[in-house]
Amino acid sequence: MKKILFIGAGSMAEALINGWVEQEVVHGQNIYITNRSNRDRLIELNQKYGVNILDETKKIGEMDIIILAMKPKDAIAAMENIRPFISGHTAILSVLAGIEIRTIEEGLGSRAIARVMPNTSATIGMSASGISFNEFVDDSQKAIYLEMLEAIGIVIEVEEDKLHAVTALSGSGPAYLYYLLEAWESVGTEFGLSKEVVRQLMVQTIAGSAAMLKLGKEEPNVLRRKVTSPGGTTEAGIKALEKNHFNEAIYACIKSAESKSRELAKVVTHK
Ligand SMILES: NC(=O)C1=CN([C@@H]2O[C@H](COP(=O)(O)OP(=O)(O)OC[C@H]3O[C@@H](n4cnc5c(N)ncnc54)[C@H](OP(=O)(O)O)[C@@H]3O)[C@@H](O)[C@H]2O)C=CC1
Ligand SMILES: O=C(O)[C@@H]1CCC=N1
Repeated sequence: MKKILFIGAGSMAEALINGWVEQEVVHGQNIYITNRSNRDRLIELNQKYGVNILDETKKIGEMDIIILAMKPKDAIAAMENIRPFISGHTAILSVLAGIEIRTIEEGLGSRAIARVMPNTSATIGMSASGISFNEFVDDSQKAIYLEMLEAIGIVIEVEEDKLHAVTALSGSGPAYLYYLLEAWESVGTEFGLSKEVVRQLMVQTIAGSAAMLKLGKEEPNVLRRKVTSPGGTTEAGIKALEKNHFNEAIYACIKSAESKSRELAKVVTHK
């Protein structure tokens, strides 16, 4: 069984660990974790998932896959710390938003590097992930990554440059939906419904709509029209969305996130 080391033990690392351990793709005993300073966090994950806390840097050389899971701003320092200990056979999987493969090649040397953009729904096996590889990742290694990521959701290979868009859409996507739910709960309670009732109604509405779309039988605009009775409530609601620049707001949201991802790529200067 391959040994996997997470450099960074935050939200995304936990989502992946939880997904892989739950789906029995990787056993906790084959996962190692480390972070910058928060020892309590490492102990928490060790107790929850049976993962190992990396106690000696020399063990880095025994790892088959190292997953870069720190914030993008911490990537250079983290790579400098681990570089002396990595062995030639170790493959790198980065979940860092923005940071390009060539930056990781500069930080860790020319070796097999995959860049993936998952989302936190990996926790329950429902991630939507985009992935790109450098030329050192061979077919058998690709197959391993795809199998690992398919176990926790769907994964789609894209050109590396398109990972900025994937990040803006599905990487950040869960947050947009949670934000939408917060707004629905706020307005729903103004009408005297309890927050719990609004949540039950709207979570089911999201799940039902997603399931209809997943069938792939009808386009979103066709499904939308079926809900929209002429002169009815939906029409009134959609008109209000249009009046309040719904499309502009969505475009601005995704474009800002995409630009931010490109900006994160630039925080690191290339040699
Ligand atoms: N959260 C999300 O939904 C998603 C996040 N990502 C990407 O995942 C990465 C991690 O995000 P997230 O989990 O939210 O971040 P968190 O802030 O939750 O976790 C960051 C972790 O990195 C550790 N860390 C910082 N510097 C170093 C270092 N030099 N060496 C080792 N560990 C270090 C921190 O340790 P300590 O606490 O000790 O400082 C902490 O454990 C980001 O690059 C983000 O772009 C990708 C997809 C989705
Ligand atoms: O907000 C972020 O930067 C990360 C990347 C995608 C989701 N969270």
